[in-house]
Amino acid sequence: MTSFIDIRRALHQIPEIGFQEKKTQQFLLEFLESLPQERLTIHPWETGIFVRLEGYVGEKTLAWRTDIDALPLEELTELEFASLHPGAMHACGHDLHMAIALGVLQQLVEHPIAHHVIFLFQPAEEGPGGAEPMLTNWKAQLKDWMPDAIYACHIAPELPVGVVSTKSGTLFANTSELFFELTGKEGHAAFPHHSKDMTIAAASLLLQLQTIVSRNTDPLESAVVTIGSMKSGTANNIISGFARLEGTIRTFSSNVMAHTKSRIEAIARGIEVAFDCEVKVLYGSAYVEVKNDSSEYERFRTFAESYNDVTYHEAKEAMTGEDFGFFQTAIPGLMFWTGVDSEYGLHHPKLNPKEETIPLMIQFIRDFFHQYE
Ligand SMILES: CC(=O)N[C@@H](CCC[C@H](N)C(=O)O)C(=O)O
Repeated sequence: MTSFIDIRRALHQIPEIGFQEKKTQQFLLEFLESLPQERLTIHPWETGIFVRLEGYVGEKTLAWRTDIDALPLEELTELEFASLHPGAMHACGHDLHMAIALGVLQQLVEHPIAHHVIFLFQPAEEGPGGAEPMLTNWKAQLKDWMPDAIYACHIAPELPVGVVSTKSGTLFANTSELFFELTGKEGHAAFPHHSKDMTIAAASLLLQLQTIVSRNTDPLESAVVTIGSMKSGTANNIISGFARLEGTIRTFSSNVMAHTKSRIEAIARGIEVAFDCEVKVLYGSAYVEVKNDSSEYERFRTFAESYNDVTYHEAKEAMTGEDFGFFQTAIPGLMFWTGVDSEYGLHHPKLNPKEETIPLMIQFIRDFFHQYE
């Protein structure tokens, strides 16, 4: 019998970041090609894959989406199956998501259901975003494969194994990647007055950005401005003439997003004046909210509450981003959390999800699809 825990471990060892998931795609294709092919159609797209599994009636089409990319992060778990790729790690659980998706697919090949099911193996969820172009391709090239509903799950380190959790409406925030490039003038450490020090400018910018949420955002609204990376300079005795900051903005409304961006730009102009430098503000990829369809939510909750091996918890909104939201702009859909009980959270180099959730979710999702009317 296939061990999907072994599959997860094998995938864990070959993490690849967005749109570089070549080995991952190859691994997935080899697994898919090992299954009986009679009712399967496999359609690679970029570094991802669409798979259609024909149902025995085919009145409806359902879809299951998994993300397949990893994060640019050095793994520190010391697990025997730790990442073999320096500087990359499955620190957001996409290795578990893929193992679960493959397990459900194999179960539905072996135990067919009435409906067609499309499985999406989607690249670049962490960035720059694979869902939007994948959806565009789906609509243009595979429009007969458009489903009636789409589902996905995400691991939740803070929940015990066996807990599934979601809510109706907004589950995750809208996002915008945020970059700053500060250009001043290099110089000798001993002559600061002949240079324009971008380390000082970047530090000041970083601190001023913290006032946007605390001082400029309505306390009854929500926003996050996080700078995750700040790089400046090359040596202890050279004043840095260039700094780059990388971050992300999260909100629950387009108005708060627009207001946050306008404050960021105003602060950047102030830094230019204060430090006599150039500050470029650049926005990277942006994701829409994950908004769960109310009927799919009712269907899912009713099923989960009646299912013996899981416990249902009503979720709160989270400031996480997820490009699954793009699929939900075209297809009624639902995303839910599944507990993996890890001491370390998402995006932590020691994230160590409990693997028991893999067989449990394979069985749960298979049974959910089986009873879907
Ligand atoms: C589930 C999860 O952790 N998703 C990521 C999505 C990142 C989107 C984009 N690269 C950004 O940083 O804005 C997250 O960080 O929430």
